[in-house]
Amino acid sequence: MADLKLTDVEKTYGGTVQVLRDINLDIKKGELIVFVGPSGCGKSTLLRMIAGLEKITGGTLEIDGQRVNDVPPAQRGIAMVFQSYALYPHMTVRDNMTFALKIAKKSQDEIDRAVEKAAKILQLEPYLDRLPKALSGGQRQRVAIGRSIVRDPKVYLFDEPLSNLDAALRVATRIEIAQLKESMPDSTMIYVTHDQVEAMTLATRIVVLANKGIAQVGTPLELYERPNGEFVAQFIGSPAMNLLPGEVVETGETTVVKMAGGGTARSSVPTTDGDKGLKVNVGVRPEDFLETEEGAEYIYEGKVNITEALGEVTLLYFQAEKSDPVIGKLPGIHADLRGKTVKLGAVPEKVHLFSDGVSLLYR
Ligand SMILES: Nc1ncnc2c1ncn2[C@@H]1O[C@H](COP(=O)(O)OP(=O)(O)OP(=O)(O)O)[C@@H](O)[C@H]1O
Repeated sequence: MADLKLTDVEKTYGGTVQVLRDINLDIKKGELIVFVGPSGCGKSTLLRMIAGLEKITGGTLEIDGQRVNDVPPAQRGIAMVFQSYALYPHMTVRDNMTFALKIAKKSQDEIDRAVEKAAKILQLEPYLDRLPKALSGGQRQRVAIGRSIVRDPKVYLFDEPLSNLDAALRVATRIEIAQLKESMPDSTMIYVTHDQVEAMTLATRIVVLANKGIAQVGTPLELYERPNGEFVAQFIGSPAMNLLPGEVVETGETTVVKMAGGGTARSSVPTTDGDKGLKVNVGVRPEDFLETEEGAEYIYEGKVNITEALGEVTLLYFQAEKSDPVIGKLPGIHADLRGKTVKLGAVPEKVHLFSDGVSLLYR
């Protein structure tokens, strides 16, 4: 299994349309890297460049220290699993899985062993003689994954492999992929998804792509707890982090911010004397808001416009004049808060500070 290194990688279509630039990334053997980002940010393009299906127009891609920019896809030792399973409809599961090995003129013995191993990992043993049309969507996706496992690739690439599955099957197949990764701890995997939960649960590290480049790379919890700017702060986590304007009035280990809307925020993000008067956005995740007692200090005060009781939590949508609504997420059922004015606070450790879009932790 392999290390991957991308250095100053860029992609320009037709010589003029640049879609990616300055992509620098070190992927270690055994990692499961997830690419996330808004639609059109270049996730699939980057994956396809790694696979060799798309030309790299600048920079270098190395696999195990070897430059592979001009190496054809079949010789890169990479297997790609697509969202459309692309199985051959007239071939059995076994034949679908062994097709590439037959083309590569592997011995029957080798082919049998590879299929046996993949079928076992993916629990496909009962289905080996069936045609794809006699399988469920989740089983077909497992066959598509099996087809890559038998080739014993250096790197697995997954392009939204679960997006065609219904909600329950997505969860089940997500857990299978996590188990698959555990059963092959040395395999390197890169995974593109739109799904926050997939990214948070599967990734060893998440790469957030935006504005043609990498916004931040980190473990799921690093991105959740220490986003480097407002973009990542609002992209990771759902509903998105609230951003509320204010001005720094006290600096030090704890920073005190006077909120434009009237409250006071305390943050454990440290500041220095020079920061006094700094205009900031105070960031609080919906789940980090706490309802405050009457008379106590609060960060935000607003009238609850809509409540959504999800069972274990209630989402509170506050009226906001111009911006997106401020959202709170309180444990339990609080339908009674609709139409009421509520004051919310948060512990200083959960209060983020941004200036000009950048986290004060990363200045
Ligand atoms: N052949 C092409 N010529 C010109 N531009 C292209 C071409 N293929 C893709 N693009 C552009 O490159 C950008 C990145 O596309 P890509 O499919 O990689 O995005 P993505 O992040 O995977 O999007 P999504 O999340 O919607 O699947 C898009 O703006 C797209 O319009």
